Amino acid sequence: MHDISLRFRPGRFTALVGANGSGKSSLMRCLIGLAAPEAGRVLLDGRPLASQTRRQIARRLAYLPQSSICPDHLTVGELVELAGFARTGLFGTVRAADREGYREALRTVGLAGKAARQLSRLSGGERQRAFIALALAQDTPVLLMDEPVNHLDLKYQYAVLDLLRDLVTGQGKTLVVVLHDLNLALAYADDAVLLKQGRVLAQGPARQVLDARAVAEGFGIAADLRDLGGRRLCLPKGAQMIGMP
Ligand SMILES: Nc1ncnc2c1ncn2[C@@H]1O[C@H](COP(=O)(O)OP(=O)(O)OP(=O)(O)O)[C@@H](O)[C@H]1O
Repeated sequence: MHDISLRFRPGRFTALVGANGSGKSSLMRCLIGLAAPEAGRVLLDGRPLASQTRRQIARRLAYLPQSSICPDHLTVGELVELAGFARTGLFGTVRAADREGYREALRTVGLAGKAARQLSRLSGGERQRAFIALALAQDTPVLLMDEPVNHLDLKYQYAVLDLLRDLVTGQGKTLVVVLHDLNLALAYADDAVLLKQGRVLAQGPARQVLDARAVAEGFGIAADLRDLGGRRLCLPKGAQMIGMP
């Protein structure tokens, strides 16, 4: 990653977009402190991330990785209860309000009826929704999500993004989401950051960043950008790939 200077603000939904291997997940990992930048620094609430403990970070920031691993025998309910770990520690007492928060997170992702189900017995999309519930249940002011709608059917893609949009607009959360679908980025994000080969190609309001030139430069594909019913749509011209290696 090179020459990256970004600020993510409360009450803004930022889409991180770019081709495979452009550095989206690497940037996410720097933002959460799982990888250290070779130069420069990451600030959380104005303080260097590197000077904060894992627990301090976890109280402020929830992270949904691109792929999540955990013991298969864990149930959905047990997974979501891990959300309290940053506050209670390993043997802390779970408050009634926390339990209600966990149930609410499960209801939100449509898994309230599957709290007792082992993760190994979920479909790919259900499993993804369980991990989304874990991130939501942490109730942090900052949410970083790497491809949250991956594996989700159409209804849940929109349900999850509607919910994230509400959390940003209604509660002023800071949201950074990796999205591959530019139409979802255009529909939901305030801002977009377009990465290419570890650098920021463009950043700013999503509709300004995601124009035909950016799509061509960022993804090597020609696309039409059209306005329809108040929405901006990106229509790739599949047969006219440009600049493909
Ligand atoms: N642990 C690692 N060690 C070395 N190189 C890595 C590591 N993880 C990723 N990379 C490399 O860094 C570059 C960016 O990878 P990254 O996973 O951040 O891309 P991405 O934009 O998230 O891609 P995708 O859309 O495929 O998920 C790639 O060239 C990748 O091969």
